[in-house]
Amino acid sequence: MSTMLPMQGIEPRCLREQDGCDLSRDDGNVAVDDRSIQRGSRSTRRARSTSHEDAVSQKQCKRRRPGQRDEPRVRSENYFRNLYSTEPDFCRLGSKYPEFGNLLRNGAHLDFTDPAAVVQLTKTLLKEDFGLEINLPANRLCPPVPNRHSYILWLKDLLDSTSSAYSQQYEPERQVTGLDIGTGASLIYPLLGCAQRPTWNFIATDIDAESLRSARENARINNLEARIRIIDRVTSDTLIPDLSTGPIDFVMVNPPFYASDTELRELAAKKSRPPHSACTGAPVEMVCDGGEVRFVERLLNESLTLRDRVQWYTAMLGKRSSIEVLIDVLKKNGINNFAVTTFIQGSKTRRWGLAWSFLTRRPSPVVARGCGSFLAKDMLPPVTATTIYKPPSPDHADLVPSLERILCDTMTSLNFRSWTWNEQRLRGVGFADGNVWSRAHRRRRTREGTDAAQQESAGSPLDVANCAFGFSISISTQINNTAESGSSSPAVTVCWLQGDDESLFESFSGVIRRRLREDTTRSI
Ligand SMILES: C[S@@+](CC[C@H](N)C(=O)[O-])C[C@H]1O[C@@H](n2cnc3c(N)ncnc32)[C@H](O)[C@@H]1O
Repeated sequence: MSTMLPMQGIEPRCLREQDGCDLSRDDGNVAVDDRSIQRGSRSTRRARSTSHEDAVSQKQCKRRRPGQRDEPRVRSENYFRNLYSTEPDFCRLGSKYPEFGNLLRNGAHLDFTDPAAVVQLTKTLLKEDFGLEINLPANRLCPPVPNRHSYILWLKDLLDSTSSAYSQQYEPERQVTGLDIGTGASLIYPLLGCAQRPTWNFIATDIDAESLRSARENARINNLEARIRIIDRVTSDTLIPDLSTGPIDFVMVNPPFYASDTELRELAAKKSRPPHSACTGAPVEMVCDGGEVRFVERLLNESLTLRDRVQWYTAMLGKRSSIEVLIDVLKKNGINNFAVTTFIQGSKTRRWGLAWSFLTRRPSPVVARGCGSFLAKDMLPPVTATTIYKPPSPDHADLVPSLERILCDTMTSLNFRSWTWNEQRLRGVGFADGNVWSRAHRRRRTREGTDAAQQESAGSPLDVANCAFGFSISISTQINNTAESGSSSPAVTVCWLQGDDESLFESFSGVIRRRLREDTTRSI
C-alpha cells in the first residue's frame, strides 16, 4: 500500500512543485517530465483566469464545508494518519489565517509562482495541522508539508512494526531517538516527528550555516530545544556523527538531488518554461557530488561499519532508478532486511522511501513493500505476513473460540522458547531457536524425552532477540459486505517478526495452515 496523498484541484500544484524547483523527481526520467508539462498548462490556465473560473472557485469555497477537518482537534494517531487524505480547504484556512487569506485570489486560489505564497502555505499548514511555528529564510528550500509528513508516517509504521516489544502497534512509552541528516533551514522532520510523538527526540545535522541558524531558531520558537539537538557538520565529516551518546533508532535523510550545478541548470533549461519562481532551494541544498545515489551510498557504507548501532537507516529518493541501484547495493552486501515504499502526491509526483537494518526484526508488509507494483517483484524485500486461514463459506464468527483453542493447543505442544497469547487482541507471539515444528525435531524430542527439552530451554535465560525465528499469529474478524448485513467471519494471519531465514516463516505458516484446515473441518 502506498502512502497516498490524493491531492487534486487547487492544492497539488504547490505540493508537487514546492520542493526544490520541481525538477523531475520521479520514476526515472530526469528530463522534462509530465509534471512540468502539467504545470505549464495549469499555469497557462491560471494566467487566463476567467470570470467563469472565479465563479467556480467561489462556488467551491461555499460548497466546501469547513467540516472535513473541524475543530476541536484531537491530535491522535488517526488524526495524523488521515491529515492529507483530503485536500486542505484553502477557503477555511484563508478565513482562519488572514496572512494566508490575504494571498488567496478570489478567496480560494494561491499563486504558486509567488515564493511568499508558497512559504505562507507551509507555515499555515504547520500551524493548523501540527500547532508548529516556523521561520524560513527566503533563500532556502521551503518544504511541502504533505510530502514530508508522509515520510514521518512511514517511519512511525516502520518503528511500530519492529519494536523490541514485538507489539506491532504504537507504544506511547517507547523512547525513540532519530537522526535527521541535512535537516535544512526548516528543521521540518524533527518538528513533525516531535509534534506527533511526545517520546521522540532528534539529533539534526547540516553543513550550511544559514540553515543551521534558522533550524536552531525553529527549535527555539517551538520550545523543542530540549528534544532536538542540532549539530554543525562539514562536507568531509561522516554523515552519521559520533554515536557515543547512545543508540539511534532511525536515521533519515532527504539528500541533495542533483549531481552538479550543471545538471541542475541543464534540467532547468530543458523545462518548458523558465524555472519556477517559487524555487527557494540554494545550491548547497540541491546539489552534491554524485547526487542522491552517491549521498545514500555514503550512508550505506557508514552503516556497514555501524551496523546495529542504528536500528533503521532510511532515505527519501526522487527517482526509481536511484532506488533500483541502491537495492542492488543492499543485496550485494547481504542486507535482506529492507523496506521500500512510495510517497505519492496528486497523480504524478512520486518519491521513494528506502530503509534497511542489520537487526532481524521484520517490518509489516505495508511498510516493507509499500511501493506496490511500482517495482519489479524481484527487487522487493521478502513477504512478511500471510493469511493462513479463512473459513470456506462466510458467516463463521462462531469459529473464533475453536480457532483460538486449536492455535493455543498447537503452539503449546511445540518446543518454542516462548509463546504468549493475548485474549483481548486474539494475538499470540512466539519465538523458536529453529524449526521446532518439523517432524524430525518432534521425533527427536520424543526420543530424548520432554524433560530434556524443557531443561534445554530453561537452562539459558530468555533472550528472544537472538532467536532464529519470531512470529505473531492473530485472528481478525472481517465483516462480509457482500453477505447479509452484520455477518462476519474470522481470518488467521501469521506475521514474520524476527529472523533471517525466510524458509522458516514459510514452513511454519504452511504447517499451521494445514493444522487449522484439518481441525476446523471437524468443527464446521
Ligand atoms: C534537499 S535538502 C533537505 C532539507 C530538509 N531536510 C527537507 O527535507 O526539506 C538537503 C540538505 O542536506 C544538507 N547537506 C548537504 N550535504 C550534507 C552533509 N554532508 N551533511 C549534512 N547535511 C548535508 C543541505 O545543506 C540541505 O539542508
